[in-house]
Amino acid sequence: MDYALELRGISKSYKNFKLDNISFKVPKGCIMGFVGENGAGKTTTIKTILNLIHADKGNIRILGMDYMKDQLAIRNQIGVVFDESFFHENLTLLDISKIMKHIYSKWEDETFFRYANTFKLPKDKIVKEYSRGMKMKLSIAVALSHQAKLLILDEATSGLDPIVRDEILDIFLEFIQNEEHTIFISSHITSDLEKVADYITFIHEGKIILSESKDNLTDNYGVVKCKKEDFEKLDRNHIIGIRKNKFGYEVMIDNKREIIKQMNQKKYSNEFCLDNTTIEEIILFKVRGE
Ligand SMILES: Nc1ncnc2c1ncn2[C@@H]1O[C@H](COP(=O)(O)OP(=O)(O)OP(=O)(O)O)[C@@H](O)[C@H]1O
Repeated sequence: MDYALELRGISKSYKNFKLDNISFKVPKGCIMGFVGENGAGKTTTIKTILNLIHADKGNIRILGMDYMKDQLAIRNQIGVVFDESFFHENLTLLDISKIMKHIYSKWEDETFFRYANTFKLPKDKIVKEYSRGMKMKLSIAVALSHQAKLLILDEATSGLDPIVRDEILDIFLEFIQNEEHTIFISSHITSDLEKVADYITFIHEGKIILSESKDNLTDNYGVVKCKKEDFEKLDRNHIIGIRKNKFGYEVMIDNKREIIKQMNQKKYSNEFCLDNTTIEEIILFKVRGE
């Protein structure tokens, strides 16, 4: 398989935080959602990928290249969006397009103004007069207008209303119709990622807890609700997390097909039930389940 992004054994220590031996791969042609709670290490990971901070250990390949050797080629081929705007407050769309022409070798005015039009960005206003959502859309328009192959977005949809978020997610889906295109997007909003991501990587306290295809997660993970005697029959190796309540046990398992087979073979009592789950629930069980 071809990978757009590969992180191997990345570590970075701050006084009260450590990015701890992070490894994962983003296959070409897909969207990977990067999820984690506040302070989990998402931005630190992304800044390390972009060479904005230096890892203490490990190595990173972007589109098969190494930042140390191919900095310019990488810069030209990735589009980056952070959750805050980096454009000077007094610039208009026209000023920005003139500047970008000098920064990116494959800058496309036509694409930029087409996105600006789609996003209803005003031509006559300066960035200072933009709302937060407009600034975010401006960053996304720039990221999409220089033939980037890889988009890296840090909380790019978080401050936006549901309608605008949906509009942007559709644009991301359109972008990856080209199989050379890849998106790596961090977000708190797991429902957004549920909608568009092909892979989910979950970071918790600086460590990667899970990095899997979304299909794998939805096919294999489920929540069992049962009493103690049925709980005792579950395979411990496939229990991800447990919650006890006054009715019995809620158990996140990762062997859904096996459980369905066992249910058909009447291994469990009538009170035993198995529900589908969401990415958010998997994460909550991993972090907060017993
Ligand atoms: N320059 C720095 N010096 C010291 N500590 C830092 C620095 N940058 C980040 N940290 C710490 O590293 C940890 C991870 O921060 P990071 O911004 O990567 O988290 P995050 O997952 O992006 O969080 P959020 O979702 O809130 O943006 C935090 O505890 C933060 O305080």
